[in-house]
Amino acid sequence: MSEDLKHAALEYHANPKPGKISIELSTPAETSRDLSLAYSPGVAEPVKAIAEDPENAYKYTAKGNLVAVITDGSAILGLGNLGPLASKPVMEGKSLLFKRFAGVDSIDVEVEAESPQAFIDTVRRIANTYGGINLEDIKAPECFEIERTLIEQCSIPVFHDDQHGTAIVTVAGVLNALEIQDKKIDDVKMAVLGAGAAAISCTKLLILAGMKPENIFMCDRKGVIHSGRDDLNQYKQGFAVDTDKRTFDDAIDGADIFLGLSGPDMVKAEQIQKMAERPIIFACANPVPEIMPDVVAAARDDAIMATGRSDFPNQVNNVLGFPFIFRGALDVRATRINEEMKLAAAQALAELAKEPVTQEVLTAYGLDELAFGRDYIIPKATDSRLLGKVSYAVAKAAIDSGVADGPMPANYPLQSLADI
Ligand SMILES: NC(=O)C1=CN([C@@H]2O[C@H](COP(=O)(O)OP(=O)(O)OC[C@H]3O[C@@H](n4cnc5c(N)ncnc54)[C@H](OP(=O)(O)O)[C@@H]3O)[C@@H](O)[C@H]2O)C=CC1
Ligand SMILES: CC(=O)C(=O)O
Ligand SMILES: [Mg+2]
Repeated sequence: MSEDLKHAALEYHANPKPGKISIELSTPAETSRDLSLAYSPGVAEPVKAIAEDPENAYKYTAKGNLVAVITDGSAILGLGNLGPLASKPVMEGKSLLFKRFAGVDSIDVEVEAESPQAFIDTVRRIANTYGGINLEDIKAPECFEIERTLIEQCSIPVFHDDQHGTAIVTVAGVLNALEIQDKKIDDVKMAVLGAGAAAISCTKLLILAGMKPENIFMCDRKGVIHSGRDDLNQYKQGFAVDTDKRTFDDAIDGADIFLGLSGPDMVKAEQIQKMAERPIIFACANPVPEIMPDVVAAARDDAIMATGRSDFPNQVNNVLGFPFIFRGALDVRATRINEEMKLAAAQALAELAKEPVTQEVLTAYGLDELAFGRDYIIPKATDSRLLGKVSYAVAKAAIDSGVADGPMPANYPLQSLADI
C-alpha cells in the first residue's frame, strides 16, 4: 500500500469521529410522553409481552433487523491472529457494509476467548438478542466446529462469512469467468493455495456447482494435499487426491484456475506462465493478494484476473454476499442459511453481471463504460440492484427449501433501501 493510502486510511478511521459506525434512534424521545412510552413506565408492556411469547421480540424490539458480527480475531483478513481488539476496524467495517448496502443494523462483538468452547459458550449466551450472527475472521480448523455447534444450538441464522460469503461470490465469479474463457466447469483443473476457512468452503461450493474433486489440487503450507499425507486434519482430508503432485509449483502447472485464499505475494509470474491457456486467476488474500494484477498482466495477456480489493477490476469479495444474504434470510425469518440459499445467491450474482451496467456504478468507479467481459465478471459492490436481486433469490430459496418461518414479504423484490 502506498504511504498516501496508509495515511488516508488512518485519517478515514479517525475522523470525523473515531470509528465507522454509530447508533441512531428510530422513535421520538423528546417529550415527557415520549419518555413515558419509551422507558418507564411504558417499556414494561413490551417486556411482559415478550416474557409471555418470545416471538414478540420481533414485534417490539430491533432484534429482527439486527445482526452481530462476532469474532475472536484469530484470522484477521490475511494479517493473521492479531487478537480481538485489533480486529475491531474490520468488524466495524462489516457492520458498515451491512447497513450501507442492505439496511441491516449491525454491531461488532470481539470476544476474548481462551478456547473454541469458551467462544461458543459466549456467543450462545448472547445469540438470542440478535436476528442473526455473522461469524468473521475465525481461523481454521476451529471455525468449522464453532460454526457447526452454534448452528445446532441457536435458533437464528449463524453464518461464517469467510467460509460461505466468500464461497458464494467465488462461485459466481468462476461461473462467469468460465463462460468468458469458454471453458466447462466439469472439465477444468484448479490449483487452490490455502486450505483454511475460505479455501475449504469455496472448494466445496465449487464442487457442488459441478467441478470434479479429482481436478482440484489444494495446497497448504506443506504443499499439495494428497492421499499419502498423514498430517491432515479431517477437513483437509476431504480434499486429499491421489496424485504425484507435491508442491504448489506442481499444482499450478497446467491449471485452468488458480484460487488464492492464503496470504500476500505467494505466487510468482513464472508460475502464472505455466498455467493452461486462457487461465482464471483469483488472488483473493486481503489486503495483499497472492500476486498483483500488474504482474499477471506482464506475464500473459489471456488471463482473467480478480482480487479481493476495491481498487482493481473484478473484486471477488464476500461484501457482495453477506449483506444481501442476511437481508433475505431475516425478511423471511429463515432459521438457517442452507446450500440452496447459497447457490441461489451465487446464481443471482452471476446473472446480474450480464445486465447493462448502470450510470450509478460507472460514476462510483470513475468509469465511462463497463460490460460483461474479462474486466467485469462480477457486479460492483455499489450496484443498488444487488439488494433486490440477491435478497429475493435467497428468500425464495429459503421458502422453497422449507427453512423460512415467514412468507415472501409483500415489498419483495426490494427496489431500494427506502423499502426497508
Ligand atoms: N476475498 C475475500 O472475500 C476473502 C478473502 N479471504 C482471504 O483468504 C485468506 C485466508 O483467510 P481464512 O481462510 O479466513 O484464514 P485461515 O486462517 O482459516 O486459513 C489460512 C490458510 O492459508 C494457508 N497459508 C498461509 N500461508 C501459506 C503459505 N505460505 N503457503 C500455503 N498456504 C498458506 C494456511 O495453511 P495451513 O493450513 O498450512 O496453516 C491456511 O490453510 C486471507 O488472506 C483472507 O484475507 C478470506 C475470506 C474472504
Ligand atoms: C474479505 C474478508 O472477509 C477477508 O479477507 O477476511
Ligand atoms: Mg473475513
